[in-house]
Amino acid sequence: MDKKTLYLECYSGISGDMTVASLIDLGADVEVLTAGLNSLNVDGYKIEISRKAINSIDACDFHVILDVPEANYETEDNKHTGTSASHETHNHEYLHEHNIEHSHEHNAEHSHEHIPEHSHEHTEHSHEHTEHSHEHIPEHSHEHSNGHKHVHLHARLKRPEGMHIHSHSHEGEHPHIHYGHHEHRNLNDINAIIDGSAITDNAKQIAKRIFYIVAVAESKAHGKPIEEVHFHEVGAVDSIVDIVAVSICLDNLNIGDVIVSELYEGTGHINCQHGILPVPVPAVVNIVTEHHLSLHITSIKGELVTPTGAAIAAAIRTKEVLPKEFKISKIGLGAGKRNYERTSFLRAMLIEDTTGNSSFDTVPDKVWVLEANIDDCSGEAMSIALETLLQNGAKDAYYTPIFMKKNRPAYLLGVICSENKVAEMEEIIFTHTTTIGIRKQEALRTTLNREIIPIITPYGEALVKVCTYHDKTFYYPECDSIKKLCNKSGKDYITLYSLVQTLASQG
Ligand SMILES: O=C([S-])c1cc(C(=O)S)c[n+]([C@@H]2O[C@H](COP(=O)(O)O)[C@@H](O)[C@H]2O)c1
Ligand code: NI
Repeated sequence: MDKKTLYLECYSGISGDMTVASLIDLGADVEVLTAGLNSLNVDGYKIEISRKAINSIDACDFHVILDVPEANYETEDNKHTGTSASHETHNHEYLHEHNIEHSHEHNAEHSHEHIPEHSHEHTEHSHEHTEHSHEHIPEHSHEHSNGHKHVHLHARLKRPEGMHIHSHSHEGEHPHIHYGHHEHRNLNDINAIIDGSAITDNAKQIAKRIFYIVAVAESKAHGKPIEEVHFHEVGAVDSIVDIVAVSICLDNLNIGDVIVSELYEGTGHINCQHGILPVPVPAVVNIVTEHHLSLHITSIKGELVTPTGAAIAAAIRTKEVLPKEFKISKIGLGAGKRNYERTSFLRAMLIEDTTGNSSFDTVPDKVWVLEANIDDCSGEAMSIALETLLQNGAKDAYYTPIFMKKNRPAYLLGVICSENKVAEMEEIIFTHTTTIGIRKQEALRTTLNREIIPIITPYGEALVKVCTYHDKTFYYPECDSIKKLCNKSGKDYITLYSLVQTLASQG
């Protein structure tokens, strides 16, 4: 089945749940999705898929409801409106439903509730403390500094089975309730959860890539090695569910190329576990910088692009620009969770390139180039490696003879692939050759528009690649189909190649 092309129009930003909802609305199979999520070794949540009217526009809503209520962070600017800062938090509703009293601001005494993985939740649910602040950094050290306004409610975490709740006084003045020990999850733990599930290999690769991008961004923001990044918000249940759900849906929809619009982002500040952060938050800034995503800052106060949303965009994007002309075959709308003056949904479209020969433009494309120098591998193994790379989606794979250290004749293996294939290509290289290191870099490539057309000859049909560059058109007969004609007719390759080329150019 032909791969489909997805266009994500992020004019109201992007978050994990908006993306899942838009893909479900595009037709991703909900049974496949729930079976995949159920196969994860993660519990403490349920999902709700419903319709929601956003400014009276009908959209799909994907909601992860945690057994343990998660934190509610607010934008500094929105805190009096009671709207949630994250696209993915819903705690006001939750807290109201459960009659948990909360206020948006208080300056004096407050109580804390600690839930697993170092989560802190205030039983009075205050969102601002002017007496003192706590900040939890990845190693779970507690920093208390007077004078800052910080809120440190890390949540989105499941309460492990058998976990007990106990209270203690913190610094003698703040009663805390801890839900047992602090559970850490780093990237390896997350990858193990994903690998242990029954989702397809392709969905696993996508999910792991999204988490990797978040981890790199967090590692940079906090100045810690990647293995020391312990996921709090982003590693907890609803983020695992959102990221894995996006991956299952993309795989189920058979998406190949993905084009992502510029990411519309708000402005101002938000409160999160790190305290008050500017929008875009550091993790988002790191992701858009590293992956060359375009930002479009709007005057909306609040966070439109979450780290998870930016990481999804970065992980799945394969093309920089839309085709010059295209048809939309299907539209999916994923509801945002906040009410802004601008309609808040993510619009996903399945598109078909109709540019054909009418466009003379070249198409800028982003690819990754992977390289490994190999001096100790058998020719048989290297041949299988090359074949496997090409069969699994490499745009090209090749060997170049080289002389390595100690004058060893060797081969440079080169692989060109799209960004979402890098991890898979690396796995094939590491498992099919003896190499122990791979270099990789992103590259821009310029490609000509091309299409394949059939040409009828007296000896049978041949396929021809037609490429256009400005006012020039080039006709390149496909080698394999000329070979077939040669075998059938007994004529030589050169004669038949030029015959087919002439017939194609004559229209
Ligand atoms: O969890 C962490 S460490 C975290 C880091 C940052 C940085 O920019 S660093 C920001 N946040 C905020 O938490 C919420 C949830 O984000 P999701 O991507 O998990 O939806 C959001 O407001 C982030 O800006 C968390
Ligand atoms: Ni962070």
